[in-house]
Amino acid sequence: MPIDAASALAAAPRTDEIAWEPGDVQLYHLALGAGRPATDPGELRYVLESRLRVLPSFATVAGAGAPGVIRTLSLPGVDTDLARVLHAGQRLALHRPVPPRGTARTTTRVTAAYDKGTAALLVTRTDAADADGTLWTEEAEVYVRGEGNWGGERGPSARSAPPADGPDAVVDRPTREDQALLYRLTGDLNPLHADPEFAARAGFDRPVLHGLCTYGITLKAVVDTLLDGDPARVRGYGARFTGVVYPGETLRVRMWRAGGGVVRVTGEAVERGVRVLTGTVTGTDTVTRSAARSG
Ligand SMILES: CCCCCCC[C@@H](O)CC(=O)SCCNC(=O)CCNC(=O)[C@H](O)C(C)(C)COP(=O)(O)OP(=O)(O)OC[C@H]1O[C@@H](n2cnc3c(N)ncnc32)[C@H](O)[C@@H]1OP(=O)(O)O
Repeated sequence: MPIDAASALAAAPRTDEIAWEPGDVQLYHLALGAGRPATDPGELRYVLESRLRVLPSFATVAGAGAPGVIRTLSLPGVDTDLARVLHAGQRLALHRPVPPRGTARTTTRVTAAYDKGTAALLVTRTDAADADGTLWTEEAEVYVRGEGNWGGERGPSARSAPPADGPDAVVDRPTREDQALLYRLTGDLNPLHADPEFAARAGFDRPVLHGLCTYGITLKAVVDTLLDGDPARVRGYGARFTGVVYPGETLRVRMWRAGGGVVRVTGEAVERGVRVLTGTVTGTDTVTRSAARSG
C-alpha cells in the first residue's frame, strides 16, 4: 500500500507509555561496541550498573518494540513495504539528561511528507515527557523508495558538506560482522539488517547496519574523544545517513570543534571509502572551553 501523505499528516499523534531500565541501556551501549576493551575504565561507565552513564542517543530506542516492529513507522498513512524504507536522517534534542531508569509518555506524528519524485521523504516527530516535563524530542527522516510522484511538495534541498579544513580528531571504530544482529535486540527487528534474502529484495548484496547504530557509534566516538567521556555534555545530535554501512566495516569518525558548543562529525566506511554520515553535535561548549584551555 502506498504512502498516503494526506492521511499521514492529518492523523492524530499516537501516544505510547514507555519504560526502560539499566539493562536496556547497557544492552544499547554494548550494541554500539561499548565495553571494548573490557578493561578500559572509560568503557565501564557504559556497561557497569554501578557507574552507568546514559548515552543520549539511547532516547532513540528507549521503550522500542511496541506496538510494531518499528514503532516510529506504525502510523496511519505509512503502511509501506519495509524493503523500500531507508532511514535518511535523525535529530535528537535533549531537554534533560536521560536517566538510567525511567518511564515516559511519547507522542509521535508525521510532520512532513515530501515528494522527491522517485521517493517519498517522511519526517516524523516524537516528544517524550515524564512527570517532570519534556525529556527529549526526536525527528526521523525516512526515505521511501519508489513512493514519490503524487504531486506533493518537493521540500527543502539542504545538503551538508563537512568543513574544508582538517578535522580536530579522527578515530576508527570497527564494527563486528554480527553488529546488526546484536543491535536489532534494542528494538528494531527490520529484516533488512539480518535476513540476506530480504536485503537482496531491498537491493543490497547483504544486510546493512541500522542507521541508528551508526548514529550511536558516532555520537559515542565524539563523547569519548572530545567530551571527556561525559554524555551529559550533549544537548543534541542531528545526522544525515548518506550511505549504507555493512556490518564488519570500520567507521572512520572525523570531528571538528566548530565553536559555540558545536562539534561537526562525519563517518566514512573505510573499506569502500564512502561517506556514510554527516552530523552536528550541540551543547558541548563547556568541553570546548576546557579542551581549549588544555591545549
Ligand atoms: C526512528 C526510526 C525511523 C525509521 C527507521 C527506518 C527503519 C530502519 O531499520 C532502516 C534503516 O536503518 S536503513 C539503514 C540506514 N540508512 C541508510 O543506510 C541510508 C543511507 N543513505 C542512502 O542510501 C542515500 O543517502 C538515500 C537513498 C537516503 C538518498 O540517496 P539518493 O537516492 O542518492 O538521493 P539524494 O539525491 O541524496 O536525495 C534525494 C532527495 O532527498 C533529500 N534527502 C536525502 N536525505 C535527506 C535527509 N536526511 N533529510 C532531508 N532530505 C533528505 C535530498 O536533499 C534530495 O532532495 P532534493 O533532490 O530535493 O535536493
